[in-house]
Amino acid sequence: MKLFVFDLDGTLVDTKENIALAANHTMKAIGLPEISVAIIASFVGDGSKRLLERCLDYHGANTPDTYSRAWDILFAYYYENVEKCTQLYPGVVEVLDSLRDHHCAVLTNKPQEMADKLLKYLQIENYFCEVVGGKEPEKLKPNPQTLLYLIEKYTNEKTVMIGDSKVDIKVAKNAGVPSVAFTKGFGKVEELQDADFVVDNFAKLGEILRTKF
Ligand SMILES: O=C(O)COP(=O)(O)O
Repeated sequence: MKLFVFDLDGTLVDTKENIALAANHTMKAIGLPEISVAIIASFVGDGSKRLLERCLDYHGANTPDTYSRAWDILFAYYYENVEKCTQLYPGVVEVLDSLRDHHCAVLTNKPQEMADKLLKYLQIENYFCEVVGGKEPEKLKPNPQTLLYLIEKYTNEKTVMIGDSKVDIKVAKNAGVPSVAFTKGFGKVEELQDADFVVDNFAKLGEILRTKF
Protein backbone atom coordinates (compact mmCIF):
# COMPACT_ATOMS: atom_id res chain seq x y z
CA MET A 1 0.00 0.00 0.00
CA LYS A 2 1.12 3.52 -0.76
CA LEU A 3 1.21 6.13 1.97
CA PHE A 4 -0.27 9.60 1.48
CA VAL A 5 0.73 12.00 4.23
CA PHE A 6 -1.39 15.15 4.56
CA ASP A 7 -0.58 18.35 6.35
CA LEU A 8 -3.56 19.70 8.34
CA ASP A 9 -3.76 23.52 8.61
CA GLY A 10 -4.21 25.07 5.20
CA THR A 11 -4.26 21.69 3.44
CA LEU A 12 -7.19 19.60 4.69
CA VAL A 13 -8.77 22.38 6.70
CA ASP A 14 -9.09 26.12 6.20
CA THR A 15 -8.05 27.38 9.64
CA LYS A 16 -6.96 30.94 8.79
CA GLU A 17 -9.82 32.60 10.67
CA ASN A 18 -9.59 30.19 13.58
CA ILE A 19 -5.89 30.69 14.18
CA ALA A 20 -6.31 34.47 13.90
CA LEU A 21 -9.16 34.28 16.42
CA ALA A 22 -6.99 32.46 18.95
CA ALA A 23 -3.99 34.74 18.37
CA ASN A 24 -6.06 37.91 18.68
CA HIS A 25 -7.90 36.64 21.75
CA THR A 26 -4.46 36.26 23.29
CA MET A 27 -3.23 39.68 22.14
CA LYS A 28 -6.31 41.35 23.65
CA ALA A 29 -6.03 39.40 26.90
CA ILE A 30 -2.50 40.68 27.47
CA GLY A 31 -3.35 44.23 26.43
CA LEU A 32 -1.86 44.29 22.93
CA PRO A 33 -3.60 45.41 19.71
CA GLU A 34 -5.13 42.87 17.36
CA ILE A 35 -3.17 41.79 14.27
CA SER A 36 -4.72 41.38 10.80
CA VAL A 37 -5.70 37.89 9.63
CA ALA A 38 -3.29 38.17 6.68
CA ILE A 39 -0.33 38.98 8.91
CA ILE A 40 -1.16 36.23 11.38
CA ALA A 41 -1.52 33.81 8.43
CA SER A 42 2.05 34.67 7.42
CA PHE A 43 3.21 33.61 10.93
CA VAL A 44 1.67 30.09 10.67
CA GLY A 45 3.53 26.91 9.72
CA ASP A 46 6.19 26.29 12.34
CA GLY A 47 3.91 25.38 15.24
CA SER A 48 1.92 27.36 17.80
CA LYS A 49 4.92 28.40 19.87
CA ARG A 50 6.59 30.09 16.89
CA LEU A 51 3.25 31.65 15.96
CA LEU A 52 2.99 33.23 19.40
CA GLU A 53 6.61 34.39 19.33
CA ARG A 54 6.04 36.03 15.95
CA CYS A 55 2.88 37.78 17.21
CA LEU A 56 4.73 39.11 20.26
CA ASP A 57 7.76 40.10 18.15
CA TYR A 58 5.39 41.99 15.85
CA HIS A 59 4.44 44.16 18.83
CA GLY A 60 7.99 44.28 20.22
CA ALA A 61 6.67 42.52 23.33
CA ASN A 62 8.40 39.15 23.32
CA THR A 63 9.75 38.97 26.87
CA PRO A 64 9.93 35.64 28.73
CA ASP A 65 7.26 36.77 31.22
CA THR A 66 4.80 37.99 28.59
CA TYR A 67 5.45 34.91 26.50
CA SER A 68 4.69 32.48 29.27
CA ARG A 69 1.51 34.33 30.33
CA ALA A 70 0.40 34.57 26.69
CA TRP A 71 1.15 30.90 25.99
CA ASP A 72 -1.21 29.71 28.73
CA ILE A 73 -3.97 31.96 27.39
CA LEU A 74 -3.39 30.93 23.78
CA PHE A 75 -3.23 27.22 24.49
CA ALA A 76 -6.44 27.17 26.59
CA TYR A 77 -8.44 29.27 24.12
CA TYR A 78 -7.11 27.50 21.05
CA TYR A 79 -7.97 24.07 22.45
CA GLU A 80 -11.43 25.14 23.63
CA ASN A 81 -12.30 26.78 20.28
CA VAL A 82 -10.29 24.75 17.78
CA GLU A 83 -13.30 23.99 15.59
CA LYS A 84 -14.66 27.58 15.38
CA CYS A 85 -14.70 29.14 11.89
CA THR A 86 -12.99 26.11 10.33
CA GLN A 87 -14.02 24.12 7.33
CA LEU A 88 -12.70 21.34 5.17
CA TYR A 89 -11.59 22.52 1.74
CA PRO A 90 -14.05 21.46 -0.98
CA GLY A 91 -13.38 17.93 -2.25
CA VAL A 92 -11.33 16.69 0.74
CA VAL A 93 -13.70 13.86 1.65
CA GLU A 94 -13.96 12.71 -1.97
CA VAL A 95 -10.17 12.51 -2.26
CA LEU A 96 -9.84 10.66 1.05
CA ASP A 97 -12.57 8.24 -0.08
CA SER A 98 -10.75 7.62 -3.34
CA LEU A 99 -7.57 6.69 -1.43
CA ARG A 100 -9.22 4.09 0.80
CA ASP A 101 -7.09 1.29 -0.66
CA HIS A 102 -3.98 3.04 0.62
CA HIS A 103 -2.77 4.44 3.91
CA CYS A 104 -3.43 8.09 4.66
CA ALA A 105 -1.82 9.87 7.62
CA VAL A 106 -1.71 13.40 8.98
CA LEU A 107 1.58 15.11 9.81
CA THR A 108 1.02 18.52 11.35
CA ASN A 109 2.92 21.07 13.41
CA LYS A 110 -0.37 21.89 15.18
CA PRO A 111 -0.28 20.63 18.78
CA GLN A 112 -1.36 16.97 18.95
CA GLU A 113 -4.42 17.53 21.17
CA MET A 114 -5.75 20.29 18.89
CA ALA A 115 -5.23 18.19 15.76
CA ASP A 116 -7.02 15.19 17.29
CA LYS A 117 -9.94 17.32 18.50
CA LEU A 118 -10.34 19.09 15.14
CA LEU A 119 -10.25 15.91 13.03
CA LYS A 120 -12.85 14.34 15.29
CA TYR A 121 -15.09 17.39 15.05
CA LEU A 122 -14.79 17.31 11.25
CA GLN A 123 -15.56 13.56 11.32
CA ILE A 124 -12.60 12.60 9.18
CA GLU A 125 -10.38 11.02 11.86
CA ASN A 126 -11.19 7.48 10.67
CA TYR A 127 -9.58 8.04 7.30
CA PHE A 128 -6.13 8.16 8.88
CA CYS A 129 -3.94 5.34 10.12
CA GLU A 130 -2.12 7.84 12.33
CA VAL A 131 -2.17 11.53 13.21
CA VAL A 132 1.22 12.92 14.19
CA GLY A 133 0.91 16.33 15.78
CA GLY A 134 3.43 18.83 17.06
CA LYS A 135 5.13 17.92 20.31
CA GLU A 136 8.77 18.79 20.93
CA PRO A 137 9.73 21.93 18.93
CA GLU A 138 12.91 20.33 17.57
CA LYS A 139 10.92 17.48 16.01
CA LEU A 140 8.50 19.70 14.07
CA LYS A 141 8.55 19.73 10.27
CA PRO A 142 10.86 20.22 8.37
CA ASN A 143 12.72 17.76 10.63
CA PRO A 144 12.08 14.50 8.70
CA GLN A 145 12.08 12.26 11.80
CA THR A 146 8.29 11.98 12.10
CA LEU A 147 7.77 11.51 8.36
CA LEU A 148 10.45 8.80 8.28
CA TYR A 149 8.72 7.14 11.23
CA LEU A 150 5.41 7.03 9.27
CA ILE A 151 7.14 5.67 6.15
CA GLU A 152 8.90 2.97 8.15
CA LYS A 153 5.68 1.96 9.91
CA TYR A 154 3.17 2.01 7.06
CA THR A 155 4.70 1.41 3.66
CA ASN A 156 7.38 -0.23 1.64
CA GLU A 157 5.87 1.30 -1.49
CA LYS A 158 5.67 4.95 -2.47
CA THR A 159 5.04 7.82 -0.01
CA VAL A 160 3.75 11.24 -1.04
CA MET A 161 3.60 14.35 1.17
CA ILE A 162 0.80 16.83 0.51
CA GLY A 163 0.99 20.29 2.06
CA ASP A 164 0.49 24.00 1.70
CA SER A 165 3.67 25.51 3.06
CA LYS A 166 7.40 25.48 2.48
CA VAL A 167 7.98 23.31 5.58
CA ASP A 168 5.82 20.60 4.00
CA ILE A 169 7.82 20.65 0.78
CA LYS A 170 11.04 20.75 2.79
CA VAL A 171 10.13 17.84 5.07
CA ALA A 172 9.36 15.76 1.97
CA LYS A 173 12.75 16.64 0.48
CA ASN A 174 14.47 15.91 3.79
CA ALA A 175 12.83 12.48 3.88
CA GLY A 176 13.51 11.83 0.18
CA VAL A 177 9.87 11.57 -0.93
CA PRO A 178 7.87 13.50 -3.54
CA SER A 179 5.44 16.25 -2.62
CA VAL A 180 2.34 17.98 -3.93
CA ALA A 181 1.73 21.60 -2.93
CA PHE A 182 -1.76 23.00 -2.38
CA THR A 183 -1.88 26.74 -2.98
CA LYS A 184 -5.05 27.75 -1.11
CA GLY A 185 -3.54 27.48 2.36
CA PHE A 186 -0.93 29.50 4.24
CA GLY A 187 2.11 29.28 1.93
CA LYS A 188 2.88 31.76 -0.82
CA VAL A 189 2.73 30.24 -4.32
CA GLU A 190 6.32 31.28 -5.03
CA GLU A 191 7.55 29.34 -1.98
CA LEU A 192 5.97 26.13 -3.21
CA GLN A 193 7.63 25.71 -6.58
CA ASP A 194 10.03 23.01 -5.37
CA ALA A 195 7.11 20.60 -5.03
CA ASP A 196 6.76 17.90 -7.69
CA PHE A 197 3.24 19.11 -8.47
CA VAL A 198 1.37 22.28 -7.53
CA VAL A 199 -2.46 22.31 -7.38
CA ASP A 200 -5.12 24.78 -6.35
CA ASN A 201 -8.02 22.40 -5.78
CA PHE A 202 -8.74 18.91 -4.49
CA ALA A 203 -10.19 17.57 -7.74
CA LYS A 204 -6.78 18.08 -9.37
CA LEU A 205 -5.01 16.79 -6.29
CA GLY A 206 -7.03 13.56 -6.35
CA GLU A 207 -6.26 13.00 -10.00
CA ILE A 208 -2.53 13.55 -9.47
CA LEU A 209 -2.39 11.26 -6.44
CA ARG A 210 -4.19 8.50 -8.33
CA THR A 211 -2.29 8.75 -11.60
CA LYS A 212 1.21 10.11 -10.99
CA PHE A 213 2.49 8.04 -8.09
O1 LIG B 1 0.24 24.87 13.54
C1 LIG B 1 1.01 25.18 12.59
O2 LIG B 1 1.96 25.96 12.69
C2 LIG B 1 0.80 24.60 11.23
O3 LIG B 1 0.15 23.39 11.24
P1 LIG B 1 0.28 22.48 9.92
O4 LIG B 1 1.60 21.78 10.04
O5 LIG B 1 -0.92 21.57 9.99
O6 LIG B 1 0.22 23.41 8.73
